[in-house]
Formats: sequence, C-alpha cells, structure tokens
Amino acid sequence: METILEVNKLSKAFQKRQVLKGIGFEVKRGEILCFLGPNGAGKSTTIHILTGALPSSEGEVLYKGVPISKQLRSYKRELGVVPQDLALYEELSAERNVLFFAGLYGIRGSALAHAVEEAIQLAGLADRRHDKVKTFSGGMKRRLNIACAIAHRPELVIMDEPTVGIDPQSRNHILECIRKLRDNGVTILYSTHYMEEVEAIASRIIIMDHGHIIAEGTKETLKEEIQGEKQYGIELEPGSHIQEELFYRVEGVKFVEIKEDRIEVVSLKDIENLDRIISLLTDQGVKIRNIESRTASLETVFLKLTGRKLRD
Ligand SMILES: Nc1ncnc2c1ncn2[C@@H]1O[C@H](COP(=O)(O)OP(=O)(O)OP(=O)(O)O)[C@@H](O)[C@H]1O
Repeated sequence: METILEVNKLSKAFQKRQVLKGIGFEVKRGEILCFLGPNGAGKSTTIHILTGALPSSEGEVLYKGVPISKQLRSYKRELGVVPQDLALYEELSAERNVLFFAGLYGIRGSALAHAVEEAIQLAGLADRRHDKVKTFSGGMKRRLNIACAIAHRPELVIMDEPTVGIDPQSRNHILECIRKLRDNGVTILYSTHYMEEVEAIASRIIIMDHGHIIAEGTKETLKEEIQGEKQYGIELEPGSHIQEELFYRVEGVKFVEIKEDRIEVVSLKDIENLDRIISLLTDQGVKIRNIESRTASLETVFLKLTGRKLRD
C-alpha cells in the first residue's frame, strides 16, 4: 500500500518541556489509522504538527514524499481537518457553513453546490440543512464540523477526537460517515479516547503515551501481545478499601488497578486464581458486588502498556 504520510523523528518541546520525543510512523493510502492515548499523551500536538498548524522542534512530515513545509498550500488543499473544538458559524444554516468552508478552497458554481450536497448527505444532516447551527444538538454540530472539513474532497482527513461528549446516535452517524469516506478512498487519521471506536473502525492503531509511540499494529496483532492473559473487573461495595500490593501476592497476577469501587486485575490465563482473589477480598472484609472475567481486549492491551485506564 502506498505511503501517503511519513512522519520521521518528530519532536516538540514547549519551553523546556519535551512533549513529543522523536516519534515516527507512516500512514498508508486508504486506511483508518487510529491514534489512541490518555490525556496529555501528545496526540493533539502530533495532529497540530501534521496539519501544518504547529512547527515541530525536530523531525519532518512528508506528504507523498515531499516535506509539508515545502508544499503547505497544495498540501492543505488535499487535507481535511476536523478540529477538537467546533469551528462553526452559529447564526448561519448548516448549508451556509459548508458553503463557506468549501468556498475557501476556490470551488465555485455547480461544483460547489454538488460538493456541499455530498458533504451534508454524508454527515446525515440533509433534513436540517436550512436550520441555523444554534438550534443544533452537540452531536449535530460535531457532524456539521466534519461536513465542513470534507466538502472540498480531501485525500487525507485528520480528526482530533471528533466524538467527545456526544450522544450514541450521533457517534454512530460519525463512525458510519468515516467508514463511507474510507470506502470512497479517503485516508483517515483519527485520534480518540474511546476504545470502542477504535474497535469499530481502525485499520491500524498507534498507542501513544508520554510523547512516545508505545505500540503499533492492527487490533489482531496488538491483541496477540496479551494472548496469554485475562482480565477481571471486580466491583466492590461503595466505600471499600483494599491495597493493590496484596493482589500481587496471588500467583499469576500481573497488573492491578484500583479506582474508587472498581478493581481491574490482569492475570495469566492458564492460572486459575479467581477463588484466591475472592478470598483475599473477603478476608479483608471487603464485599463484592460483581465480578466479570474478560479475555484479551484492546482495553487490556492499553492497561498493560500504559499501566492506566484510558479515560483517566
Ligand atoms: N501550547 C502549549 N504550551 C505548553 N504545553 C503544552 C501546549 N500544548 C500542549 N502542551 C502540553 O503537552 C502535553 C501533550 O498535550 P496534548 O494536547 O498533545 O495531549 P493529548 O494526548 O492530545 O491529550 P488530550 O487528550 O487531553 O487532548 C500536555 O502535557 C500539555 O499540557
């Protein structure tokens, strides 16, 4: 598959603080590459550099083999950017917003009308096209934000957490819209906090933490890393207290995280130790509300790699 974007040894420091520490990866034409990482991992900083909005401290980004700094105008014409924050005119209709943004790319006349129609349809907003944005729900605004970014038919679309805080229906619309874009041959780089979205749409995944890429692969190859492991999610009575260290005394336990009334335990698959974990809790006078046992999931991969849950 052709490489559309190549990122080499990218670093970024704000004042003296190193936020990106020499990351490198490629984006292949036609794929949905998902960027996953906890808050502060460096996803947005990477995206800002990739969109040409922020200079890097070191390293380079090549689009179709040429540094973006040497072709910023033509690169931006072929790029669609969906920012984390909404960039819309509240007093204008949905259609007028898309017209405005597509018009910035020099599209005119019937080509413009056609482009706007296509983007509005893709975002699932056809029946509300004449309504002012200020009457829209948060989810509809997010969909319109996407329509504005894709109307000029970019080859590469970069999205920075486009589904934060929206209802499930709008989220499904957005994921569907992304799949359709991919089916139309558009390459997508998608940053998110939500593991289920990655499961639903990713061709490939990059996991970032503390300014590094700590894992890269398909869902399947990443899950292979934890083939030999399972995970228990244990829910306790509110107000329960127990120390993490105690769990590591149980044979097979590899990782434990306690958060309020919930415990996540990653353990070796072949060792039957659930009864010992339960005894440990009951011996400490802790009451269990629920236990679920899961096999390897991306969430487990993430937990193992970063030592923390994604929505920290
Ligand atoms: N303009 C800036 N000046 C100083 N520090 C910054 C600036 N922008 C980002 N940072 C810091 O860089 C680190 C990485 O931030 P970044 O926004 O890239 O992370 P992120 O993975 O996108 O997280 P989030 O999911 O919260 O957006 C953070 O610690 C942040 O505080």
